[in-house]
This record gives sequence, structure tokens and C-alpha cells, in this order.
Amino acid sequence: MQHDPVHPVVVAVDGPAGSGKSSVSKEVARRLGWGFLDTGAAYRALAWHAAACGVDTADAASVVSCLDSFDYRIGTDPTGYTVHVGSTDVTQAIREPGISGVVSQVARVPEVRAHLIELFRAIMAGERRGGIVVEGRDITTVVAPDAPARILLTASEEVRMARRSAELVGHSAATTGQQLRARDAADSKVVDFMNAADGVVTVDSTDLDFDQTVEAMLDVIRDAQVRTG
Ligand SMILES: Nc1ncnc2c1ncn2[C@@H]1O[C@H](COP(=O)(O)OP(=O)(O)O)[C@@H](O)[C@H]1O
Ligand SMILES: Nc1ccn([C@@H]2O[C@H](COP(=O)(O)OP(=O)(O)O)[C@@H](O)[C@H]2O)c(=O)n1
Repeated sequence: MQHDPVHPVVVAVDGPAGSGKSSVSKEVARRLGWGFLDTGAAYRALAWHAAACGVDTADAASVVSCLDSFDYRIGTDPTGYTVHVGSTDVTQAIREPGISGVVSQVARVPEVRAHLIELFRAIMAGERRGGIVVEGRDITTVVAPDAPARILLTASEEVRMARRSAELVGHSAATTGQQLRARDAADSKVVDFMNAADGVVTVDSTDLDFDQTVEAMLDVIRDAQVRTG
């Protein structure tokens, strides 16, 4: 798995909400000196854009009509990236519960997925560091099925809910848990991110702390490096 300056090494990571995909992948990328791509941010930003345009996110045709004007920009620096739609910085706004509540409606639209997958592949191909860690729901299976290292990051539902509700100050644990469960259920109808596809290594972080999870993921990447030379 040597660095080819034209093709960065891709590490594909999938998993349900709150499993640690974003935070752990970011730290793994930071330690390797590689790039990091949070694909969920694009679905969230499109939900934000549709709402800002006054579009009903439940109406697939209306969401598709927003794609042409969706000017999305994201960096791949794991030490700090911002998300922009046009000139508006939406880095914080896309994490609001109002966006989390409607993002699955946007993500289930096939034209949206095709559009964003193309965008992700262009960002991956443009990475100038030695590699890029890409996380989401369909990275191991659809976006980068040929990636040398593919990981399904899981954790029990109870642990995932506890981690997410610890982040969201001012929201009850019950509401946060309910929203997370509803989002996973809606997203699971579109792609399977609860079961590892062939060749995908599962890292279960239920009983691992943050640092142990980072190490477990680095182990999978090192194994892949040995395997693929
Ligand atoms: N192994 C772990 N042990 C404890 N906390 C963790 C672990 N992995 C992630 N976290 C924390 O859980 C929260 C959710 O993680 P996040 O990366 O946002 O998950 P995801 O991107 O899968 O939704 C974050 O606050 C993160 O710091
Ligand atoms: N590769 C991806 C990534 C995200 N998504 C969608 O985008 C939403 C937000 O993703 P996210 O990664 O920010 O979600 P969290 O798990 O971090 O809360 C998900 O709930 C999915 O609806 C997707 O469909 N495919």
C-alpha cells in the first residue's frame, strides 16, 4: 500500500450514528498525516440548502431541483475543516437537531446519492496527502468498494446513544436516543451499514475507549498495508 502521488490510499469507514466514525477517523487521519472526509456533512449541508431555499425536504423532486444550485465546499484537513454552501459557513448549523431530523429524507433520493458520490470521488482523487480516511454509510460498499482498508465501526445502541447525548447539551437523553434510532432506521432502508460486507473488518468500540478505538483502526490499516505491500 505504497503512496502513489496520483492515487492516495483510501481507508473506507462506515457505521451507524454515534459509533465514533467521525471523531475516530479524524484522529486516525491526523496520526497518519492523511486527509479526512466526512461524507455525512454533504448530506447535512444539502438538507440545510434545501431548507434555506424554502424547499420541502420530504418532496424528492423538489430536493433534486436544488442540486444545481448546491455549491458545496469542504476541506480534508483533519485538524480543522469547515463546511461551506456558497459563501455561507454552515459547519455548526448542519449539526443542529433540525437538520439531523430531516437529513435522511434527502439522503434517500437516488439522484442525490449519485450526485454526492461523484463529488466524494472527486475530492478523494484530489487528495494531495498520502491517503484519505473517508467515513459515512456506504463508503465500504458503494463509494470506495476497492479501498485497501475497509472498516465497519460499530458500538451497542446504548453506548452510541450515551455518547451522542453527552455531546448535545440542552437536549434530553430520551429525545436524542429516539432521534438517533429513527435516523438509523430510515438510513438502513437505503444502505446496509449494520453488517460488514465481504472483506470489511468490523471494529466494535462498545468496550473500547476513544484511544483504544483509534489504535484498533490503525491496526486494521497496518494489516492492510502488510497484505497489499
Ligand atoms: N470509543 C469511544 N469511546 C468513548 N467515546 C467515543 C468513542 N468513540 C467516539 N466517542 C465519542 O462519541 C461521540 C460520537 O462520535 P462521532 O465521531 O460523532 O460518531 P459518528 O460520526 O459515528 O456519529 C463523540 O463525542 C466522540 O468523541
Ligand atoms: N455516506 C453517507 C453518509 C451520510 N449519509 C446520510 O447523512 C446523514 C448524516 O450523516 P452523519 O455521518 O453526519 O451522521 P452522524 O452519524 O455523524 O450523526 C445520515 O443520517 C444519512 O442519512 C448517507 O446517507 N450516506
